Amino acid sequence: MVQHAEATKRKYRASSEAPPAKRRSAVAFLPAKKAAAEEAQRTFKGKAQKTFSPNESLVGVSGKNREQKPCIRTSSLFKNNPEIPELHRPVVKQVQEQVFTSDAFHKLDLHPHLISTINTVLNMTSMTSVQKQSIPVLLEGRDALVRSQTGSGKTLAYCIPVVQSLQAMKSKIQRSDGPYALVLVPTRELALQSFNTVQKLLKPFTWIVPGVLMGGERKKSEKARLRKGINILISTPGRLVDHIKSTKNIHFSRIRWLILDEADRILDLGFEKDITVILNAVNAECQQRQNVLLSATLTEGVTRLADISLLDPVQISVLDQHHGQSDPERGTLPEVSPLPPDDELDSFAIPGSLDQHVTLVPSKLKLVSLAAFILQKCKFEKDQKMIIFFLSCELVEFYYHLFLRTLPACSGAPASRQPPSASTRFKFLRLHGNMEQEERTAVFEEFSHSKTGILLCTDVAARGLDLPQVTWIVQYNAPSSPAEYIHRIGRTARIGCRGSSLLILAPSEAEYVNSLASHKINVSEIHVEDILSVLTRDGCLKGSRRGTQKSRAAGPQEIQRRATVLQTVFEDYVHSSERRVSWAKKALQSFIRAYATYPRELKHIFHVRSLHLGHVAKSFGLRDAPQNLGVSAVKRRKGNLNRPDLHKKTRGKHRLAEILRSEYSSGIEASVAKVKKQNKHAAPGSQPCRAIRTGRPASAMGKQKQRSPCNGKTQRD
Ligand SMILES: Nc1ncnc2c1ncn2[C@@H]1O[C@H](COP(=O)(O)OP(=O)(O)OP(=O)(O)O)[C@@H](O)[C@H]1O
Repeated sequence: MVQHAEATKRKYRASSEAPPAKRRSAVAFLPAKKAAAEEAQRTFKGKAQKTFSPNESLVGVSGKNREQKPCIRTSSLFKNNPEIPELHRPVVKQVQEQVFTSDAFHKLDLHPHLISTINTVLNMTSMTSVQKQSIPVLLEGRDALVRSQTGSGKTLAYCIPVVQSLQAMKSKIQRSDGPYALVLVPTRELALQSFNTVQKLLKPFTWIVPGVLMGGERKKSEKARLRKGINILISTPGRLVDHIKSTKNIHFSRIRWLILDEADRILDLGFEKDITVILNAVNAECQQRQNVLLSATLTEGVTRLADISLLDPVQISVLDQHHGQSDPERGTLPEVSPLPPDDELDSFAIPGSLDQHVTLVPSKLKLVSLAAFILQKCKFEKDQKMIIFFLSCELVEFYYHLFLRTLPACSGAPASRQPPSASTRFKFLRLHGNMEQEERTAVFEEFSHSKTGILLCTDVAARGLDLPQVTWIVQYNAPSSPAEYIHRIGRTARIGCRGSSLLILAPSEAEYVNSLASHKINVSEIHVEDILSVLTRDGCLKGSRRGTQKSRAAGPQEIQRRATVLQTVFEDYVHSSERRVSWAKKALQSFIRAYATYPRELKHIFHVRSLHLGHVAKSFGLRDAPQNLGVSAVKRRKGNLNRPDLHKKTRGKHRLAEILRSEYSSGIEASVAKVKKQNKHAAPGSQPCRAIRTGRPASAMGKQKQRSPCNGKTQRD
């Protein structure tokens, strides 16, 4: 039974009108000695604004940059913050899966060359649980719904049977035959990743040609490749639909396999219509094929999609014995089982080697806390590789540039002349849907192959991406669903490795921990002051203020002082030109827009009304809340939220559809009309896709709950 955290009973929600009385604020919470308290009084409480000289704020941060500038007023970070509720986190038993089995691939009835490729090219010997269960079932010719945790080896679970079956075909496959297997994945990076895996497996079977279609690439060259022939075709749904409509060279008469990888994401992104078009096109030319649906999370949408696209499927779910599911040590094949009961749908398996943390941080302290965390991991610890998730592309761009220009300098050298050690420690990268495909691919490759680095990204990187050796996942903004949470943290602790995650919540968002607990997700708390305390280790942030060694001890006042120095670095940077101020304001606006689009079931936790604009502005390095922004963006949004009917029709929906398409889909068309139409077609009562398997033409999925980008996902621009 999940206990409800005391956080739910908090009496105060931060509001711009009335800052709360603190019960446990970042200041009050720190155990200060009397003398230190006096200093704190001087430092932070005497006045809301603390004046720093440029030398003080930048000493050690940019040794060369000591020219005189006007004094900078940095308002107190530690005053008037909302209380941080005590987090009596509910302890729940997480669903666990055993990743590896002791069974070797050579136990399977596979072509010897395929086995030796797995062993020597992929360097793998033992199967994972999901592979052990899936491969024999798929080799038997059955349809399957495969669910297992993130990073458990699902890609090979379908790639190996596909390659095995195609190389064994009696009449040898010709390139000009066209596709025998169609693999649909939600994102371009995932398409590339799956393509790479298939390509490796095909090394001994050179007559079988794999190919990838994804948005952002020249359609003309894709058409040329299609004309030459692709036998294993990997694509994002949007791009494939585009080719189906406009390319004559695409035929599906020989399709033997249809794979839907990351099926929940495909649905979440509103690709129902595209999937329908694809299934209709395939079905029109071939009836006999195997269908496989894979997902790390079994959401309602996935089971519905399975229900309508799989024929008499085997359900493979790698839960441990505690949950009474299949036993990976069992030699027999899993029984055909009905789709899982509802309560199981709500729980997600999480790698046992993943330590999950949460921290409650007042908005004013959010920027310095994230920066302190990055400093701690990348400056004081070795070989750290971190992914930080944000709500929108603008946020990624903003924080990427802000950190890039400021944090490396904290290593004691100007950003432009970083010593190699600093540039390696603070290797910032970013990934989001507004980037050119070429750059996205380059970043993906670079981060994949790097031992260290900090990748700032949107949820475009949340699903399916296999980025080895990631040690930390930081969620600067909470995800819009538990499934998204699982996928984000699933970028670490893959395939049995250890990993950690940190979710940063505002005090008003503390109840989100309960929401996670109700899905059997356990997080332990790290206090914000523990995160900030690393700043006292950083000589570069000590400032030039005179003081005895004692008063410089790592006490709470010193932590606060250094946090303020760091905040000043950010504010200096942002306020160094009008252009940067307006850039920060735009990022703030993007945050508010995105924040307003959390799904309805989370609105009681994430509501724009809970945001203190002035405090949030601080986390963008802005010294004051932008006036016009407060009125236009927030009030308008509030109005919409009060009028769900209006909300449905806002331009945001259209913009959102465009954005999501640009992030995840073909990259050819960002058609708003298309999404509109899609929603219309997918109305309840329309023809279910089961018809597809029986040869009738399919319209959009009948019972499919509308998870169009606007109501299922949020405005993540
Ligand atoms: N049998 C194996 N032995 C060792 N490593 C493996 C094995 N199978 C897969 N891997 C590796 O594990 C990593 C994760 O695999 P994969 O990306 O297929 O996981 P996944 O279950 O699809 O994850 P997600 O749900 O996040 O997409 C990859 O780097 C892959 O090469």
